[in-house]
Amino acid sequence: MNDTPRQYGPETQGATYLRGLGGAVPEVPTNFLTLEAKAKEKMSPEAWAYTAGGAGLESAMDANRAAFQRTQIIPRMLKGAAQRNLTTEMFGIKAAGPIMTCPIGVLEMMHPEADLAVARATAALNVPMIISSQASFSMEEIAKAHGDAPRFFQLYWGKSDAIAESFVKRAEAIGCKAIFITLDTVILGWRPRDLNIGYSPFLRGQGIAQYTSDPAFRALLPQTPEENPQAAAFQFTQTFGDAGLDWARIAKIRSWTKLPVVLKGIMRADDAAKTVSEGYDGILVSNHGGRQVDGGIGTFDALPGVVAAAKGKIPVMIDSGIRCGADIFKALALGATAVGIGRPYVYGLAIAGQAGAQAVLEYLLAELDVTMALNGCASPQEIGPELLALGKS
Ligand SMILES: Cc1cc2nc3c(=O)[nH]c(=O)nc-3n(C[C@H](O)[C@H](O)[C@H](O)COP(=O)(O)O)c2cc1C
Ligand SMILES: CC(C)CC(=O)C(=O)O
Repeated sequence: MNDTPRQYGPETQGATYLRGLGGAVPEVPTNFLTLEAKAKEKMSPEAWAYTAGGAGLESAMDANRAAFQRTQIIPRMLKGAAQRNLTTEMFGIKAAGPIMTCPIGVLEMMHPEADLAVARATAALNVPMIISSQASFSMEEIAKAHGDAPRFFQLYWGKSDAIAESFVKRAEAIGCKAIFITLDTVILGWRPRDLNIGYSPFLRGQGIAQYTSDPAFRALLPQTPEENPQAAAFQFTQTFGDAGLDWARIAKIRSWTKLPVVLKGIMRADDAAKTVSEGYDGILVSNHGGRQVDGGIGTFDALPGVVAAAKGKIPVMIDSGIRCGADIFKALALGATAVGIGRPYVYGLAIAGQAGAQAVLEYLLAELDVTMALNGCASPQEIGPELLALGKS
């Protein structure tokens, strides 16, 4: 790992302008809206519906953006931050900056190299990757592509504790440094874009590689997934999700692993306080990119209440709706220690595979670095609430 912090901002800008002198423009657009439009052209209608869609009227997706847009940065002059250091510690690892890739299922719909491309992109930048329970490759294959770069594992806790336990133990064995349990998807949200085309990737056997490679899952099947893929896909639909999941049940994870455990999907102060009192190691404030509870609050609006309830005892992270360096800056200013990047890197992947995902992550680090320079912040710790004009929801 390289300990010398890279100045992504000026380096990335300079290299892009220099290539422009030679007539080349970036294949991967440097702002979200252009990126999204280009990705849509590259993606199948099914991949587009699945990725871009949200729950119901998509009002929680809108709320995610509105929350960031309502709050503005009040730029600070002459503080002096000639050298910025974005390095961020998370669960014992030192990351290039305060970002990580969110777990995203079924990446094979966007690019054939799917999670392997994301593994290579994140490893190249030293950005932590959260491997999804719904990945297109097994976690062992992903780890091979990822090398010794920092990674975490996202757990979907379905009907079978045996499968959850097996996933956690496999994740520990491949060197994941924390487990993120996703709580907001105990069943699938109401997703009209997918429903209207009758498309579920999982029924077609996509995005279930963690299961088909798992001994506890395979033990439930009449034939191996290689012999009978349809039976495996059907079994997955029977196993996935459990709307009865509760605090008592997830506490079992402590007997399976010593790894830090983070709860993904905490949005309320009372749930945050319970996360602390139950002894968990972190919170990821998330509404699943607005894909689960239509009408839900934006994550950036939920963040202050969660941060206050956590009382500095455990780190609070945030995802959902983060689209640019300024969004990352605002989240850090309100007390987040890091942010998760979701759809933006998926769109980069759809456009240009590993290089595309990598470009998007590098742009986000670069834009954050530029925003820090323009506000006199030499490190993420120097980004405080005094730099924000808080909007009223
Ligand atoms: C296509 C897609 C698939 C996702 N799959 C998973 C998943 O497998 N596990 C999970 O915990 N979250 C999943 N999420 C939610 C993300 O981890 C993250 O919370 C969300 O994408 C953040 O919002 P953003 O896309 O607006 O940045 C998925 C999101 C999308 C868009
Ligand atoms: C519902 C899961 C199986 C995948 C997921 O997290 C998602 O599509 O948002």
